[in-house]
Amino acid sequence: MVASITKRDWEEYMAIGRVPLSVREPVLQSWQRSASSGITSLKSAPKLGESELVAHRQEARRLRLGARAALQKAGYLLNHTGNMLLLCSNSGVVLDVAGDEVTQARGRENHLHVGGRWSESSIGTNAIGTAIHLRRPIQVNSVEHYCEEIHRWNCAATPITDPADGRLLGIVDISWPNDVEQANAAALSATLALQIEADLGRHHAMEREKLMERLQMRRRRLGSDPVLVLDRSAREVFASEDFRRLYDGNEALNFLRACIPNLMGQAPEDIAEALSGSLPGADLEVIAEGEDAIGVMLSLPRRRPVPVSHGAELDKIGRIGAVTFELCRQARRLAGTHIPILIEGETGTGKTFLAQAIHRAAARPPGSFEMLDCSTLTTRALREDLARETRRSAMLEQLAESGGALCLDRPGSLPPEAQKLLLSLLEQVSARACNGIKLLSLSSTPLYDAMQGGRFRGDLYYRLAGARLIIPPLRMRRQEIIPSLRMVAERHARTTGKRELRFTSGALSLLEAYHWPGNLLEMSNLVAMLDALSPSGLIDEKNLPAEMRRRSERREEHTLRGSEKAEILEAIEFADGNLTEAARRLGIARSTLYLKLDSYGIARTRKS
Ligand SMILES: Nc1ncnc2c1ncn2[C@@H]1O[C@H](COP(=O)(O)OP(=O)(O)OP(=O)(O)O)[C@@H](O)[C@H]1O
Repeated sequence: MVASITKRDWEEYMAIGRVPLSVREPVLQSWQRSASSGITSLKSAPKLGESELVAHRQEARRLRLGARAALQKAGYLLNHTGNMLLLCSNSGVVLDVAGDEVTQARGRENHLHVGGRWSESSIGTNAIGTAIHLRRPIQVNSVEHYCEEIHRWNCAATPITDPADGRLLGIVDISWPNDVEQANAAALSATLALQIEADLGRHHAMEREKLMERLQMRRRRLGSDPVLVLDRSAREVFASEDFRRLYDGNEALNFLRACIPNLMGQAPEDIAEALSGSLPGADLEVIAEGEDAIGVMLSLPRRRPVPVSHGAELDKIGRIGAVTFELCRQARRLAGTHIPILIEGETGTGKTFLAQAIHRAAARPPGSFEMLDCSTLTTRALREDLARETRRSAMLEQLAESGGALCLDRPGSLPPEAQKLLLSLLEQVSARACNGIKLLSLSSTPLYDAMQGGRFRGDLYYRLAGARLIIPPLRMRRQEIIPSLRMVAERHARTTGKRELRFTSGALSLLEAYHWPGNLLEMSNLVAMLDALSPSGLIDEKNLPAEMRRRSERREEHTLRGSEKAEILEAIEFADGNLTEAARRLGIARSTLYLKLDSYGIARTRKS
């Protein structure tokens, strides 16, 4: 008996009737705790169910990864020695076992094996549970175990602490039965714990390097916003001077840092969700390596807008998919000619964007690009333009002389008298200027149909539509939806100087199935809205507007085949049964359209 044990303690334990005479003080204190937790003599430790164990192992995956090499090597060396090696979580659950196989089989009988829970409160005094309680190494020999059934075991356990922040990560334990000689177990378990901690330290240093790499990449793209990068323990990896100045002693930041270490085992999107909005005004990005979060980046975006007229180049636009690639290829060829181009497409398909790209591809350096919204042109104003030197006719002449471009938006909205006057004005200006104007027109309804129906003058039509480019609606080129989204999100990030939105696979599949009546305009609005509302920048299904989440209600229409068939019928309808025209609208070859008609069982008895 050790001096510090009082007579009263002794009497208490004698009352239990099982205290060994040679008991050491830490063991006796552990017995005291075990007795007060009401533990009765158990044959084996409680065992976790399959799914509980999977979750437990998942949560401790960093520890398991850090211990893998040590466990493999020592486990191999301990085979046929009667010793086994256990890696346990910080709540005493056995995560992995290695070493002597016969001993492992005996361990199973007491659940001294994977899934067994060896905390003190589960099975009383034992090296694993008692080391967790004491936060230091301990060896517990046979009768020192609180439960009699465990007396056949000897165990030496050492805590493993996180080299980043000193938190208890788990326990490494050597166990052997009474009939096996073992003198060095305590030293071996301490050495293994040191090796595991060294390996964890190396992983941690690599993670910090990765966080710095991500920061460099972000800075290349977005410049030098005030930024703070924290590792998984919320320790600073990098902080810019301005961030430090702005947030020194900030309570919200301190609270956020306190939350980070406890969240790190979770999925990156769950961490982002949990931390969202915790630092108002800052963008928060959870940095992950594969599925594991390794840190958090906080930045304060400086607004550095790029002029809106600065769109992408034709080559870049063409990268989103085969249909747009072909369209841009034609556009590039036409850009180098004086042929007037009519661009048609539903609202928001990117007609203006394409017209600007054509203009930039046409002239180096490009002259000016003037948009003329025909829906605002009145007959009176056009008459004045024709009759005398108005501001607009001066502008048109200047454009013509300098090789600039005139882009007529919605010419189909002009009343008949105004159409005639516009034609005269265009002819007058071209006749006087040597270079001529690069003429582009945009229409969201088929202008040819309007001409056929007598609503648009034929002479003006042919003056505008030397060549036609038709941008199919997004829903007719579903494979281009996700690349378009990425392009729009990337452009939004660049023009606002903010972080780029990321989407979960669930959100992407809903967006891909959505029918996008407002095309790229709707997509641009969506990206701006999500960016404004999402503190984390990670977009999940539930962040999307209701109409985009309603996929299941219109399943048939939203299967790829279902929607493609509907689009084909719609295009044929639009083209008044003319299959060549329908194929053009769909952005596919006529032969491809025939194949699709056959596959959907649609009769080919249409005009060609
Ligand atoms: N290739 C693209 N990449 C990124 N954003 C694009 C692209 N094309 C268009 N956008 C964006 O989509 C939105 C709609 O484009 P745009 O104004 O060119 O469409 P539109 O067909 O001219 O529309 P409307 O018929 O309503 O005038 C704009 O915000 C534009 O910046």
